[in-house]
Amino acid sequence: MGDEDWEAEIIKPHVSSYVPVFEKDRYFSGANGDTFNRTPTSSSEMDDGPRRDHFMRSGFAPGRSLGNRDAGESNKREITSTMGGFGVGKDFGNRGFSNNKFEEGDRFGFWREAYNDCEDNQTRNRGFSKRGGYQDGNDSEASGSSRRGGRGRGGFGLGSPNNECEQDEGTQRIGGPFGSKRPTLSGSGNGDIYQSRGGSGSRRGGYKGLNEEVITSSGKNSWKSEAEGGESGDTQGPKVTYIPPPPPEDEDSIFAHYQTGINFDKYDTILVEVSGHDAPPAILTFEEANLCQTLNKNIAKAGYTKLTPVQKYSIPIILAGRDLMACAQTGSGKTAAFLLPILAHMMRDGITASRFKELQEPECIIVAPTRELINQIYLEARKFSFGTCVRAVVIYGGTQLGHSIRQIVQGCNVLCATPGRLMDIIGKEKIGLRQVKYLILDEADRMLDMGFGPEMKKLISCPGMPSKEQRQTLMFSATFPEEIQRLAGEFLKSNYLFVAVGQVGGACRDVQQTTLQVGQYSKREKLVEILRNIGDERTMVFVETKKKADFIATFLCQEKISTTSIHGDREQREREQALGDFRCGKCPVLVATSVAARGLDIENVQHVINFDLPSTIDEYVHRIGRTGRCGNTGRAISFFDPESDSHLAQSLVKVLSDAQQDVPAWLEEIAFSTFVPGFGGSTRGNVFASVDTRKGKSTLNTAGFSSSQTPNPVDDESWD
Ligand SMILES: Nc1ncnc2c1ncn2[C@@H]1O[C@H](COP(=O)(O)OP(=O)(O)OP(=O)(O)O)[C@@H](O)[C@H]1O
Repeated sequence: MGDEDWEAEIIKPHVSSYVPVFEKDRYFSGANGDTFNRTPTSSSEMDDGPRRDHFMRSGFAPGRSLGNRDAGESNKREITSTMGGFGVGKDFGNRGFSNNKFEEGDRFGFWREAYNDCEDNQTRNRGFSKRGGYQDGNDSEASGSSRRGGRGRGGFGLGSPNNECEQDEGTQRIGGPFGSKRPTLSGSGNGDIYQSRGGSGSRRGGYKGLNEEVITSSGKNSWKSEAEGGESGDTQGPKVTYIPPPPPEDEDSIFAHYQTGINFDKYDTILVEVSGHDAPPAILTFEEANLCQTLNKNIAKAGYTKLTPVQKYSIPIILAGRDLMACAQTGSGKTAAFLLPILAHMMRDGITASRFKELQEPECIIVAPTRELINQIYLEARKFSFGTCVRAVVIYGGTQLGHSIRQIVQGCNVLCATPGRLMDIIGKEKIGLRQVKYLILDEADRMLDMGFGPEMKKLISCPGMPSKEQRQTLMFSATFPEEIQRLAGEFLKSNYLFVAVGQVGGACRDVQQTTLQVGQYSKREKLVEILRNIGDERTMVFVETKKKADFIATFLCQEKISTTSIHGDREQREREQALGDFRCGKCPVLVATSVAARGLDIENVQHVINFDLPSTIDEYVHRIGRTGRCGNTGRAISFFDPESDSHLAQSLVKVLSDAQQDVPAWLEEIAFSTFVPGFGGSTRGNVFASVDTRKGKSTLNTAGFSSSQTPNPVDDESWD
């Protein structure tokens, strides 16, 4: 299908009920842009013009080529800035990297580039800009490049006039006249409207966003800190007013869980490697952990009867007070592996925080890269600490700062936070760090990469933060590239232990992986075909850019497939709504960017479809890990476009064969033809750090048998 056909197919009359309602003229700002008003329109007011605009702005204007992912090209663009993308003749979906150069400055530079919407998960920049929105065909999703824009300004207007207007207002001031809200979808496939309420510009656009997605050296995304001017509401940017609804308080909801799957017992056959000195032996049962009675009760209520391998090894290590870097496959229980021993310690040692203290000084800080994930970790912490005096609190971006503060002042022992919000709160002196005994980095490789690494470094050097010798630091992930392991040394005591369950960076074997060769222009058709076969089973569809997420979700709704979407340009309330609709099955299809790739534990996700493959293999591993969790089986289907995905061929072949999956001959051929001597399996070096990079001698055991001890590796010391 040519570009023209693509366009022709999109702009067809019956799209009307799925596209946003907006009219440029209904948005206006004051002369200096500091007022923003909008008048909602009704769907009946729609006509072809706006609909066409929507798609134009969404990046599907005529004459574009899709899928150019030329990193080199994008480097150039970084310098020449963000013209790329969505205008006629522009590229869509490029995977260029904006490299390691973070464009800290030039917050105002984007004004000079007005009308260039630059947004791409892949190239997320530092979060400025993404202006508001209305662009006649020049809206460029650009290309992989300079995107200073960070948050999408998105652009297509119109949100409902509710309190979000307030939070958008400030952004509009900075961000441009139109648009205000990120797209909202409520696709139900039965005529519901996939409303792209506009303007990704809103609060996150236009000024530096909260947890802003930024590009990393590896092309991976990460999120920008609110602390650097984000939503804290200090001097820059609008006030964020969203207050998330409190989670249900009844015991049934707190302990709700899904069943382990048929392969849960097979976890015991996975090889486990422990390296470092004097590792305590693994435990085989919860009883051996000798946890307090309340914790044991909570474990039972959560339906846990048997430890997973990462729990068998990590729990005694943490109980022994050791620092730990643990790597285990997706969905294998890493959260409980750190929460249980920490809570046990806190129960044993007593806690100091109380609602009557003026300054809250949590004993434990847990950080994770996304809001939804940190919220999930919080819910787990709340579950396991139920009925104890330990109080867990969660704070994350996209919500009202005052709300976060109110949560904290009521007493805070375990603080679960996204990095940006955490740094904001620390900056405001709302918490003290002197009592921190446990620091946990979940998805630690992400937390230490170019996106979050600087924040994490700031965190450990904050006044009052105990040194690494005085606190216990724990890192967990399913992937741990070697270079990130090396960085981690700065955070961990030199004698930390390293636990690898299975192969570091390997995919979960309970996920049946299929790779299909599908060209860019056949993807939608193939997607619909697959989804129709799948029926109502819960499916996550990963795409590479935020706009594409909107577009594909709109498209699926149009095809009468109930769909919602989650990505970084949606309001937090919309993100949570989308996740809720997906969790409860109202929308069995969730189109997502990488923001949903890590950690999310959603019951019954039976399928993951990589509509676009990610740029790195570890991202792939995390994405497909949204299914096949906790011993359940799942399926992952990936569309491999040789035009754009060849760089991934070798690492994909490795992941597939390591997980004992069929490797298509054509993929092997591509991998062979793109063979790079010294290949390490990822776009950023050897993803398969099959051992602790300290190269300490380690022991291989199947889970459940204690490891022997590790001889003193010569270069251990050099880590510190
Ligand atoms: N011992 C256990 N028995 C039963 N269920 C468990 C056990 N441990 C964890 N689970 C459940 O397994 C699911 C996956 O756990 P969790 O989210 O901690 O995985 P994870 O290893 O952190 O995955 P990811 O790498 O994707 O972040 C959760 O629903 C959790 O409650």
